Amino acid sequence: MTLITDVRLRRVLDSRGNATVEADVLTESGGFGRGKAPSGASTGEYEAIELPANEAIANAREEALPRLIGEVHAGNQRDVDAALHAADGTDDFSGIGANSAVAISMAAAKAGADVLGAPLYQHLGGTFRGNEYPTPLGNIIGGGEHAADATNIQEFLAAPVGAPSVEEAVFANAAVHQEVHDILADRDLPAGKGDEGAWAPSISDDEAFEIMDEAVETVADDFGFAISFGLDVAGAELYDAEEDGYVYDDGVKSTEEQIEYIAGKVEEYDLVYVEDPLDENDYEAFADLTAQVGDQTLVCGDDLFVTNVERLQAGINADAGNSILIKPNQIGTLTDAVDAIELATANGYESVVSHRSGETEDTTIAHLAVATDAPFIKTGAVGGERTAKLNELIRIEDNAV
Ligand SMILES: O=C(O)[C@@H](CO)OP(=O)(O)O
Ligand SMILES: [Mg+2]
Repeated sequence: MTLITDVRLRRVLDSRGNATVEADVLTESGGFGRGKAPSGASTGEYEAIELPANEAIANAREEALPRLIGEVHAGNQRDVDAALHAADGTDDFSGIGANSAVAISMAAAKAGADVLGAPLYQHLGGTFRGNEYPTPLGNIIGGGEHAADATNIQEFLAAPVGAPSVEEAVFANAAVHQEVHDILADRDLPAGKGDEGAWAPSISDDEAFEIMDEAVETVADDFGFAISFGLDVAGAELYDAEEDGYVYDDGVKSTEEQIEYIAGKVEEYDLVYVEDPLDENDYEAFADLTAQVGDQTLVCGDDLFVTNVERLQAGINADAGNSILIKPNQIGTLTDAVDAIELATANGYESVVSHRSGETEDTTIAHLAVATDAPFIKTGAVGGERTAKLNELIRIEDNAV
């Protein structure tokens, strides 16, 4: 039986050393699940609200636990998540905190899977989910909100699209990360790492494009399969309303110039993925860029859609983008995240499941990506909180979870 008998909440560390929420869910027949909330730095304006961990825990204890314990079955994810919404009473989780909500939602899913004796991806995706695995997008060079004095574009992402397996893809991304280290060393460019483990050298975006291009080609030759790359521009962080443009170290680009710039880079480097190339409020500009390059690359909305079905529907209506980034903590529950994926799929949009810059060793997103047949998962290339997901993907592929 999956009736929830206890929910325990505590403060634990995330990868930036900040406090986050960990939830344990226990069930009548001894089922157990544990979930931890991640946390963003380049957060979208329309994301669900994360509260300070202590506050989120106190509010969830008071409001959510009485609606879950002895009331709801962990195996029924929609009931769990409806109870979280009812306990919260707002439309942005500012009552109990999206961090408490997502930790409990993920813990309940794992407890439900535990009772069934099934891997989480199977519980979430069912036995007819197919046999595809996502290609990991590995953050190799980065700046933006994730590192000071580095590139303006936030993430340069390796995409081993030709890899014959998840395992090969994961090792290819790690090799690209190492190759970029060597290129930087050859060029005498010292580099620390940003929040997600990407190299954060003080170089121009143009130089980062060149280095990525060289690195993926070298590693593709070594591994014997195609490796492309992509970007998370995090355009909302570059856009300045007062300047009415995108502020780069070497000047400001108008919206038209930004579209032209990104479309040019897609052509020049055969980019397979471009996330948030434009501001989070500019559906029209997204639509313009998608009309130009949407048949060659994924134009993905992260801050634009914030995993929210209403914002996604507005994007679908406007032909803005052709894919959505899925971050469960952006919207607060797994049910809401899966609803966004289902709406995307029904309208020909791809879904890319993603980590946050502040992460934990939680592996739920690896299972969610497999369960929902996502073509890509964005979860870094190196670093313990990133490899937790990557190694879990390898285990899933090996039927070892
Ligand atoms: O912008 C993003 O896509 C993410 C993850 O890479 O960053 P953050 O978690 O800081 O929003
Ligand atoms: Mg993003």
